Amino acid sequence: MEFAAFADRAEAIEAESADTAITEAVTDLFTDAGPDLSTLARFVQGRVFPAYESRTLDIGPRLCYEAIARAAGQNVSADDVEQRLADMGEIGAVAASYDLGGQQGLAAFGAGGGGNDALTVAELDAELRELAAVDGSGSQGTKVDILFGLFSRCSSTEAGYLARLVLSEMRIGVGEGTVRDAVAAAFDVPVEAVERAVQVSNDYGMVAEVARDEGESGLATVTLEIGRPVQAMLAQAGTVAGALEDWDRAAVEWKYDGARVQVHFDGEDARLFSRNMEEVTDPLPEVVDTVESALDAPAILDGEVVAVDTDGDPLPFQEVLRRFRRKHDVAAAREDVAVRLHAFDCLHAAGEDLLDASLETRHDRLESLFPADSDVVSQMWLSGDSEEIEDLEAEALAAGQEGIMLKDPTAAYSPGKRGKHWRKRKPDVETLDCAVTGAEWGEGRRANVLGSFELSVRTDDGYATVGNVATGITEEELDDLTERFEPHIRSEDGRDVVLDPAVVFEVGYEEIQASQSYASGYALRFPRFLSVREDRTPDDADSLERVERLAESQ
Ligand SMILES: Nc1ncnc2c1ncn2[C@@H]1O[C@H](COP(=O)(O)OP(=O)(O)OP(=O)(O)O)[C@@H](O)[C@H]1O
Repeated sequence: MEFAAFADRAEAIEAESADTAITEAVTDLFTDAGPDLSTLARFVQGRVFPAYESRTLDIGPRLCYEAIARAAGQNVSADDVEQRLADMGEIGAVAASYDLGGQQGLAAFGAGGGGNDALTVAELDAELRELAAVDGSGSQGTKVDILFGLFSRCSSTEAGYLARLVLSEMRIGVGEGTVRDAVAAAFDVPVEAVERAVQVSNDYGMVAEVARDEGESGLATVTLEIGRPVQAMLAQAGTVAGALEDWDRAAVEWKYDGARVQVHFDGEDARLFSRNMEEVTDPLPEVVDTVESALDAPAILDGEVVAVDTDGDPLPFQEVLRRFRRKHDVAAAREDVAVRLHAFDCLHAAGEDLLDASLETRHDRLESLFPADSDVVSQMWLSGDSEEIEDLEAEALAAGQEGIMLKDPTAAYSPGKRGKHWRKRKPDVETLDCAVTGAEWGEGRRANVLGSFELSVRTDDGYATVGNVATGITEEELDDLTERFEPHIRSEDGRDVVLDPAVVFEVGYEEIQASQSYASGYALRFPRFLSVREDRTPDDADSLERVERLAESQ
């Protein structure tokens, strides 16, 4: 296909606003694509390379302005192009606004073998790949030369889409969903089959070709490939209560404060990829060593790399990112900040793709890959007990981690999805300062110690209860608090104690719910004691109004 034909199709697609019309136009493009199908499936999304490749053209805007300026003629400078961009607001429109000479441009320049040298999609793709491969000193100049050669052969419509393509600003309204639906429609295969093949391969171009040439059965044979990174499965924010409502048991793991890494081991060598699929093998030699010395069969693992200090305690995640970006003097960087891998998932083991297996199965496989005494595999607890999960969260926070992950143990691995099967629970951003207006004596051995405290917020004429807190207080703290509250006991009835408001607790919680159980009309779900606000009196406690606002904003 000539690039001019693609540019016309892109223009027509861009002019459509209805999703169905856009999908139909892309479907037609794919049906007519012939040998250019895989390239067009990428171009239409503004991509030159498949999504799994971190390779880029590495063309900055300035370089593109220079190429356009040169193609536009002697009187135009890169500054002029930039100025026009400031006026027009979009590089495609700017490139299209110059007379770049179209096909005659290059002929006049003496190249291209004559006046009828239409740029084809295949040729453009090949030239852009060549451009991406240019390296070393003088590479910027060579890139401008190649790009200038391409612009010189463009009509104004072509120039607009070329500029948008090379600067990754295609934006004609075609996203991954459109391409998926169009591939399915063009080659009469189920959308789900296309989706699955894309999930494992991360390559729309290849999937489109397989759909066309081999149909549904061909798509089913697309598998994970060692060395071709998969999009990471992502998490939503969630609560313990919500997870236990949806699943019988939750798989609980520490949420490590580091950076995501995907490990690809081919049986001999390990390669590492970051969350955006960039290769980070060289900057992380100790992770490579860990994997290569432990594994003996091909595998794809998902995990988090954390930076640790000399005691093995975690350092802020910025330290890991610094290691990820380090290209030179890795050995020196390694001495400053060590990194460790916590592997938490296994996508492939010894020839078997595990994406469709349950998390529980995948985690078992993961554990079986490493020696029993290895601490690489992140521990996973299965629990249906909210208190047990809260204790795990407290342990994770005490160990300097970010919180916990709650995962559906029965769920498959869904690449690129931010679904409900993985939920992250970080410590509460909001806390409440509550006046303590009551308490309860403990039982048995702790009958003389207060064990639970009634929390209240301020109202116009006093205080209204919002819950009781017992979690998060150590026995030692309870002894101190009992001593502190005794002078404020107003009355007692069995184990129940009414306190004059004198002390303010800072508490965390998962959620505020409307509730008839408490005088405020609200209840804190899973309240946790954080500290005594020594700097506040009950008059400074949070108000019912704030609770109402927080409840609304959840
Ligand atoms: N045990 C774990 N399981 C899964 N992800 C984990 C785990 N420990 C740490 N993580 C990190 O937590 C992230 C989960 O949250 P999410 O999918 O929303 O990613 P994110 O957008 O990078 O969010 P965040 O900024 O909260 O890390 C993962 O991407 C991963 O980097």
